[in-house]
Amino acid sequence: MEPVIHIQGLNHYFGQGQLRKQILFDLHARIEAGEIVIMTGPSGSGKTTLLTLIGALRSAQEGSLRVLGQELRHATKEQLIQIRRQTGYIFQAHNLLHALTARQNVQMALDLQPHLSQQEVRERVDAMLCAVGLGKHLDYYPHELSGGQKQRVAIARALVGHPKIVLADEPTAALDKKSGRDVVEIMRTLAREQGCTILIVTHDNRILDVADRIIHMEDGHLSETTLGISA
Ligand SMILES: Nc1ncnc2c1ncn2[C@@H]1O[C@H](COP(=O)(O)OP(=O)(O)OP(=O)(O)O)[C@@H](O)[C@H]1O
Repeated sequence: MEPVIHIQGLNHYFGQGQLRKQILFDLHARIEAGEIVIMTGPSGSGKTTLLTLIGALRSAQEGSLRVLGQELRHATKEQLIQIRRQTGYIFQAHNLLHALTARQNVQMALDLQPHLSQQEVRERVDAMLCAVGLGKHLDYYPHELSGGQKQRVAIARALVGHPKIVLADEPTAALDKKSGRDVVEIMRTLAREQGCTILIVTHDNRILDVADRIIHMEDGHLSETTLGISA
């Protein structure tokens, strides 16, 4: 079976002409359906660049990057949008809209799914917010929520559309130990229930054990570490 994410000989460059600089070097990786993979590595090593390439948020330049069976190099705009529709993104800055309640922020993620009735949307949003422990905070605005609660809204928003892939960039960076732990446990539980594949970039050693596998980026080179602990 084809892996959900299949990277072969991927290179990436920033800048033009004399300023052109190679950031990613001959990357190879396979991530299978349902796997939870953590990517570690020093600041500036290229982790976010790779995450945004996989998420179809920037164009693959050289080599092969197949996501959900679609080659992203030379992919059309429509093909990239199809990949984005099947991907949930969770970033360090939770990017919630301040003028909207928790419920409305999560609901936005379903606006792209016209086949759902208003009633179904409401039920799915509320169930997802309950699943992340925010059943009593449905109508709270972001400024009324703690950092951990805001991050949980962001997780609910990323997962409510039942994405096939979740990409998370430092999801626990702004959180204390307990909230960080809670957030990754929720991601893991929901991912297991929905069967989705998760790739988390983190510097947070406290959450490494949620991973099935750990990969390491160093100066644009990717390696498998021996720290992999089965969850
Ligand atoms: N848009 C850009 N234009 C030029 N260079 C960039 C751009 N984005 C990132 N870079 C450079 O690419 C390299 C990799 O950056 P990237 O953000 O992928 O690293 P990272 O491993 O995610 O770092 P961090 O852990 O600090 O987030 C860095 O040297 C960075 O300065």
